Amino acid sequence: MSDDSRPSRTERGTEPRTAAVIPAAGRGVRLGPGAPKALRALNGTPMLVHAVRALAASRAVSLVVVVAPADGAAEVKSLLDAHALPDRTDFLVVPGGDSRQESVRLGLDALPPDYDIVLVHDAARPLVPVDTVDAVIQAVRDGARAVVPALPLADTVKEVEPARVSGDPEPVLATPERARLRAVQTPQGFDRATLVHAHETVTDNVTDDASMVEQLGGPVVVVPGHEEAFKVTRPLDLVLAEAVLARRRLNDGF
Ligand SMILES: Nc1ccn([C@@H]2O[C@H](COP(=O)(O)OP(=O)(O)OP(=O)(O)O)[C@@H](O)[C@H]2O)c(=O)n1
Ligand SMILES: C[C@](O)(CO)[C@H](O)COP(=O)(O)O
Repeated sequence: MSDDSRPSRTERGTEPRTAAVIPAAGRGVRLGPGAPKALRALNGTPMLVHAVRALAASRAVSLVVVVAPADGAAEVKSLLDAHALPDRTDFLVVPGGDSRQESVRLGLDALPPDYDIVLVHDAARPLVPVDTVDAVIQAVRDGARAVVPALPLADTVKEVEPARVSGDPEPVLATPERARLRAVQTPQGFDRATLVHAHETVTDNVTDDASMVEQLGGPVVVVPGHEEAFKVTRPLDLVLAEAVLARRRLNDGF
C-alpha cells in the first residue's frame, strides 16, 4: 500500500495512463514555400493527420494533444474533426510557440492531471510504426524515466569548426567512433514528472526533449527506432514518405 493507505496503481493492477504531445507548430522552412509543414499533404492527407493516427494506433495512448501553428488552432481542430480517428482516443488542440521547445511546453501545460506517461512526437515524423510507439511506452512502464528511439548511423560523422561564411571549407576537429553514435527519433517517452521538471528548469535551446533530462543528470535510455520514423525535413523526404505509403498500400492489398 502507498503512504496514504490508498492502493497504488500497481496494487490495483491498472496501467499508468499515457498521453502524446505532438508539436506541429513549425513552418517547415527547409521544405520550401507553402503551408505550415504539418498541414501539407502526403498522399492527399495532411501530414499531421498521419502523425496523430500513428500515435492513436497504440491502444495505450488515450489522449493526443496537438500543438498547432499559433494562428491555426481552429483550422487544425476542424481538420482533426473531419478525419476518422479512433473513438477510444481523446484530442486537444492548443496553439504553439516560437520554438519546438516552447510548443512542447505549451502542450504539457494543457495535459489533464491523470496522465503519468507522456510521449512527445514530431508531426514531422508522420509514418512512425505503432510497434515503435509501443516499445517506447513499454520501456517507460518498465521504469525508465526518459526513453528515445534511435538508429545506428549509416554515414561516418565528422566534428568540424563551422565556417563563418557559408560554403567555405570547414576544418575537421574529430571523427567520433560511429559504433557509439545513434540518430535519435520520436516519440520520446517520459515519466511525466521528469519531463515537466526538465521543461521548467532547462532554459538553453535544445533540439530534443531527452537532452533536457540529460542536462539535469537524469538517465535516458535508447530503444531501437525504425527507418520509417524518419523526419520529413527537406523536399526529398516527401518523395520517400509517399513511397513508404505506396509500399504500405501494396502490402495491405489495396
Ligand atoms: N515553433 C515550433 C517549431 C517546430 N515545431 C514542431 O517540431 C517538430 C520538429 O521540427 P522541425 O522538423 O524542425 O519542423 P519545422 O520547425 O517546421 O522545420 P524548419 O526548421 O524547416 O522550419 C515539427 O513537428 C514542428 O511542427 C513546433 O511545434 N513549434
Ligand atoms: C526531436 C528530433 O526529431 C529528434 O531527432 C529533432 O531533434 C528535431 O529537430 P528539428 O531541427 O527541430 O527538426
